[in-house]
Amino acid sequence: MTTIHIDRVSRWFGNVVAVNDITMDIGPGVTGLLGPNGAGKSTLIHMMGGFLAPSNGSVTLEPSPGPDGRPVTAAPIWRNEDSYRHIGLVPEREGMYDFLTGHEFVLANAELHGLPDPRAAAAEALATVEMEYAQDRRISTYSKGMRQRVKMASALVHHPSVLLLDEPFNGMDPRQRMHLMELLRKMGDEGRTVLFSSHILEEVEQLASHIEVIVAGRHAASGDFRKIRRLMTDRPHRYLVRSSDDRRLAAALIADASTAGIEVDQAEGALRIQAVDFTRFTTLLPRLAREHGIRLYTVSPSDESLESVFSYLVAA
Ligand SMILES: Nc1ncnc2c1ncn2[C@@H]1O[C@H](COP(=O)(O)OP(=O)(O)OP(=O)(O)O)[C@@H](O)[C@H]1O
Repeated sequence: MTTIHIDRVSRWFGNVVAVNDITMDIGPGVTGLLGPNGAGKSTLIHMMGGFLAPSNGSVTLEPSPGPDGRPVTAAPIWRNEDSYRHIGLVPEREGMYDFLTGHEFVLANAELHGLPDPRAAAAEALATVEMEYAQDRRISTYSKGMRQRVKMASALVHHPSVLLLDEPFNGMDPRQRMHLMELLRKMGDEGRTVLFSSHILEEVEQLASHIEVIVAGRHAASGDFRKIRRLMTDRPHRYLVRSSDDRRLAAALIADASTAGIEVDQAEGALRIQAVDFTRFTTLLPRLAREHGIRLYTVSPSDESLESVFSYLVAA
């Protein structure tokens, strides 16, 4: 059982602050690192994997207590050869040694780790990701999903207790996605520390027992998917509504506490409504329209972009 401690970590590249003062612990089980594009997920994962040094703060790895039960002190990951034995990293980038076969690629990593029987380890890892059938083909002939699985085999070859995956489901077909989900779930159940990044809430919900949200380099929220969902649905929602009598509808809506503000948009010929109680508002609107004999022509959310949902979480 291994835990990664991220303590007040920042990383900047010139003027760009990619990760800004983040503190979190990643323990055993499956954790989802959720955030929009450019949030700093890759940068954080590279620091956890020992590929990148933090500009500030520390990233340390705390392995489980030894057989004698004595706690082991957490050690920094950066430039600590010992920590690499515990970590497997599946990067997002596609650049691989395309002229190698899948088998050669995984074997090379087994040899780099100095494993006693690299061939057996490579064969086992390739079997885990169901890639034996194509292991002797060059990587240049692989599909995106196959490349992903070979990267995964290479990261698993030394049986790490921590597995870090950067956007692992990108480019996978539904079957490959299901297979990878099963595999990661199994590893989490075995007590390994599995962290994967994604910008898709549904993907994270399906798999992660714990979610960490980062936005614009900052830690925005953490909890199980129910908590993250609640935070997202409880935020103020904006709607664009067109009806047969906008002004009368506006007057009826504003009398209810679930409506925080209404603007009559003359140019659009519509109402712009800000609702604070999402559940109540969505039942109130059709009821009021019915009671007042008003017909609803359009009801559409106007701020459902992922960016706006995430920005709300940061501001909260
Ligand atoms: N090597 C680098 N040099 C300069 N800027 C960088 C570098 N790496 C990352 N950045 C910047 O840091 C910010 C965070 O990038 P990062 O790739 O970590 O985000 P991300 O959440 O993984 O996004 P994506 O899903 O799009 O990869 C971005 O503004 C990015 O342009």
